[in-house]
Amino acid sequence: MDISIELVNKDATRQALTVEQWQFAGGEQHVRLAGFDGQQVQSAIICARLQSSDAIMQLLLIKDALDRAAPGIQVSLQLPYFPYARQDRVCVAGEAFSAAVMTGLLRNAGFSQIRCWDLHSAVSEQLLEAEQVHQAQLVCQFAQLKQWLQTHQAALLAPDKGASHKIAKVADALSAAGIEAEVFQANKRRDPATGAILASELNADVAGRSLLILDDICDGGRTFIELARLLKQKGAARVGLYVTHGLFSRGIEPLEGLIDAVFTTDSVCPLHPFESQIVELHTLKLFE
Ligand SMILES: O=P(O)(O)OC[C@H]1O[C@H](OP(=O)(O)OP(=O)(O)O)[C@H](O)[C@@H]1O
Repeated sequence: MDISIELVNKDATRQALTVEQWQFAGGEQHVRLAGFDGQQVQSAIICARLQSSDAIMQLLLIKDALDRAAPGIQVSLQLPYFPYARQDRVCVAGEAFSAAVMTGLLRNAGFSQIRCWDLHSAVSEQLLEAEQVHQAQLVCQFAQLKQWLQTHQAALLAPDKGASHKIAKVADALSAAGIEAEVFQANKRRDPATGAILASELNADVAGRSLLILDDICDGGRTFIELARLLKQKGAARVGLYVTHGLFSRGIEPLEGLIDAVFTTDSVCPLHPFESQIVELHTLKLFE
């Protein structure tokens, strides 16, 4: 289970809480707090990597079990990856506003505090009212990434307008750390009816340059494959990719030959198990 719990006792000592978890034959989730003495406990910190609907349900059940066993307990939630954040608007009539549904579930659960990393957009930021570790803070902690930027004198590249305001902050934070990087912005052209990506566009001369694309999430990778292909066509010497949340739902192979180095964090997975002879992969480990 990708959920861990630390208890803070009334005497200020801390301990890990074991949760027994299983699934009923019909698929429903079950949790039980093992050897939990609610009398001794003041607060709890839950760390959750939520990628599946089962994990979301487990988290809600654990919160309920804590509240019942220790009425009044303060439970804070470390939630590096906020699921469903990308569905932050109704693009086509008839769709759900999934980020609002997810936010409603978490807010109703009554956590005393929620802390996320690099939220997808201002919509989830406003709905969730969570504390946030911003992309610029994460990038500035990433020694291998900073070294790559310096070694190759790379520029930063936003894949779309949505990513560009974050990247301006990354550039400022890097500059404060003594690393100067130029910033470029590309555009994602989408099919207005389906939202599917048709092409990436970039109005800049990048021949011979090294570029680091930065974004919050890599899922199937389409955004970055299209953009990296365009960069290589325009004569870029080297392309790196930083994403805070490395879902990599199609693995890392589709990036081979287009992206030279990938930088990500452990927000959704402790260490990405992908084998690649071609793509360098660096993971910033912060979660454990
Ligand atoms: O790896 P991929 O499958 O290409 O997905 C990754 C992209 O998806 C998200 O944005 P999204 O496309 O949801 O667009 P938005 O910025 O318009 O919300 C994310 O910010 C990446 O840009």
